[in-house]
Amino acid sequence: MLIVIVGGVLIVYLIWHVCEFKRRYAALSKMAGPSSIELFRNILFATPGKKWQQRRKMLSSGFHFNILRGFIKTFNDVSTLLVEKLNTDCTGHPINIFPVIGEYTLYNISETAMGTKLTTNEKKSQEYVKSVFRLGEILIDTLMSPWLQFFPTFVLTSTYWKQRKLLKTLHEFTGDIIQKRKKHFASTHIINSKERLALLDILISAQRSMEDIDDDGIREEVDTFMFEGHDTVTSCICFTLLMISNHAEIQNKILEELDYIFEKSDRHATFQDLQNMSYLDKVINETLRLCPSVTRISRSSEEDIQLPSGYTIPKGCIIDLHIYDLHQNPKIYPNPEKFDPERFSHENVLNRHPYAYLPFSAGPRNCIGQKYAILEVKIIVSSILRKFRLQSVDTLDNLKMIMHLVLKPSAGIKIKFEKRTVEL
Ligand code: HEM
Repeated sequence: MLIVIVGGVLIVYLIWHVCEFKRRYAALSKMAGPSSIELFRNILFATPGKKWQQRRKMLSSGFHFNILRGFIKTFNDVSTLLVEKLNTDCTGHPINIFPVIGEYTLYNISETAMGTKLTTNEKKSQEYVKSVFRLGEILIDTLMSPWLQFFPTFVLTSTYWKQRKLLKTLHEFTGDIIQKRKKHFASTHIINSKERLALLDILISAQRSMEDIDDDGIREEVDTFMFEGHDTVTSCICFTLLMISNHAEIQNKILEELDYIFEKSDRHATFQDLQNMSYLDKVINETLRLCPSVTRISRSSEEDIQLPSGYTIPKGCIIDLHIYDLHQNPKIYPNPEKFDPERFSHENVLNRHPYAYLPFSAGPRNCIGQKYAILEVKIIVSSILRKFRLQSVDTLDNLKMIMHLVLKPSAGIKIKFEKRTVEL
């Protein structure tokens, strides 16, 4: 009898202990913010089914042709600042272009996603820039370290406290911007406004038309853009500049195209100019084949999938799709290591399976920002090439790639910029 009573008390105590632990754990998590992995799980590219469908529909209007056209001015202005920086700080000696390009793509995404210029020297902006960079690094540390994915062990590390501080900076900054933008548009129907719209404004507008998104939801999506639309584009621009610096003939052909379009003037690029950069387009495509910013994507099977080969992928299986390896398949791309923009001639593209080239993925969950990305990459790369000739320092063979959010070489990419003397 005594054993039964003691056993019963022990079981009740254990249940109470587990419940209390769960309660404290939830309270602590809320206070501290989620682990980096949970943080990223809440945003569009990692959200499951129904919530994703609703958010994707809402965000699609932000990437409408007319909205994208409005971003061209920002891309041009930021590129002008970048060229000025290269002009004063970076000519004559090799520099690692990753941090430089990364800073300016962040300016672009901040202005187009949040309607906020980070180019100012304001302390808050600078702190925000640092927090975005540092949180990206913490996410990678987390992916590589199982103990950082489990809250009770994560909370014991210094990474937890650093992340907590960084998230506070990030959330205060974006929260403040969201409130300011909401006030600014309080009495107008922003979608009909003549003002240039940021992606954030589309979300505020959706909220006002009673769509199911609260302030936290808006902040989650703004965070998505800040992370998805920054590192990916930086990697693409840096590898494009690398490949151009390594291939003098290809560089000459791009310069010919740009000099023809701009007649060697200083004017900003228009939407039509960007459409006319057909050779640069092929060079960017070939760069994204050899060096895709996103090297692999994952899906989970919701049902058994019968493959034509006879294999069955069981329900609940995680399927990794290796974009990098697909793009190196010699059956699709003979001599795959060769950099050859002509693989993207109209004729060659027509003769290839549409799923043989997937830098932006495919299907309903493909990259929502791909048109945005190509416009931005073209404006930055063409602005640089109109002013500088690129001299090869690093080559693809001597770079050691690392596991990061996107494809990245461990020691960055070094290039030498030589001022062009354009004859009029
Ligand atoms: C060269 C630049 C870029 C590359 C290579 C790229 C690549 C990708 C890929 C491969 C995916 C699919 C991930 C998956 O299937 O799991 C994706 C998704 C996504 N991308 Fe991009 N991206 C780029 C630029 C951008 C930009 C500039 C933005 C926003 C301004 C953006 C926003 C997104 C979003 C929101 C998703 C999630 C879409 C969804 O789940 O519905 N991306 N991107």
